Amino acid sequence: MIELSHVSKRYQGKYAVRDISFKTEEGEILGFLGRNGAGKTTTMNMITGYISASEGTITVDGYDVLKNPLEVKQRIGYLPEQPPLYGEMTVDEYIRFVCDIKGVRRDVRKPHVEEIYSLVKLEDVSGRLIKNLSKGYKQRVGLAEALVGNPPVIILDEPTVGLDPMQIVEIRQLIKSLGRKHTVILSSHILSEVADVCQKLVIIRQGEIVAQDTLENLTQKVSDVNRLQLRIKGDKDAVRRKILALPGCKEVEELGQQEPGSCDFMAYTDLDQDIREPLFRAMADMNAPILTMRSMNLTLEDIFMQLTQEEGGSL
Ligand SMILES: Nc1ncnc2c1ncn2[C@@H]1O[C@H](COP(=O)(O)OP(=O)(O)OP(=O)(O)O)[C@@H](O)[C@H]1O
Repeated sequence: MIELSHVSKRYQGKYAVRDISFKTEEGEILGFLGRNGAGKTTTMNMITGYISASEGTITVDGYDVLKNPLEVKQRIGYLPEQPPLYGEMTVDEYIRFVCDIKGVRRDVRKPHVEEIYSLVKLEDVSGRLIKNLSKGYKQRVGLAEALVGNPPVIILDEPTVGLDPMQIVEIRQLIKSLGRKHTVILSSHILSEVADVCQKLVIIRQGEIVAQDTLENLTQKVSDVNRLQLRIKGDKDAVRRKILALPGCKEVEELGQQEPGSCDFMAYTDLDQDIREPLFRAMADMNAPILTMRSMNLTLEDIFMQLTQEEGGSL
């Protein structure tokens, strides 16, 4: 649906974005994740055609952003980081204005706007001046604007910045529901947001992509072992030896005693080995009850920290 191929943007000879390529499939929610200044807004602005790329090509639904700007703009609804709203207009007046400039047919306008209002929950404030709305409601007006004309692609640049926790939950819920009908690109520096909402991640550092994959695959790639945290009752040396003898187990670390008569361990296994069932049987054989068994996969936060450090690596 959206495809970037070797795209760069230079300002005064300095790269803001360098040689990035990625694509999204129809109906996918893609998270574009990076720290402040990483190049997220620059990339969003190039996809929407607001600024041009210095090198590379961008297509939306097969149309080149530079060669077919009108076709591309017709297919994209964009919510910039700071939506440029007219504060002196009421919500209704503003959305009517947006319908005019997007050329929404008058005979379908009423049900279309009603549907959008109900989706973004704007019904109660439709007659109010935009300048008097809270930040959360202004954000909804921006989203409503992006949805006018029902574009297949929705681009959201840091859509939850400045919202309170309740509003954040609501906007995320809304973004998830958009994913059913639209292809969505969501830029964010908030890890939990991207993990919660997106199926695929592109992580950018200093203008360059350092990883792109599903969350599941990224987690697997960063970690070269599986970790299993255990609390087991019984003789700690015998238990440790027994776990270590299981096929695929590489190392067993003792973490000390947290409960009387038991010992905590961290077992490290090969990535493709799941030792939970054999472990259960082995411990049952030696009458050593397992009190706790927990897979300790890396969190997205761990991955993000590893990948976005200035000297960090790439995947
Ligand atoms: N018009 C411009 N002229 C010169 N440099 C620019 C311009 N726009 C962006 N940059 C630089 O490009 C880099 C990427 O900026 P960009 O705004 O895309 O980052 P971002 O990831 O969106 O960050 P933030 O979350 O803070 O908005 C930054 O170093 C920024 O200073």
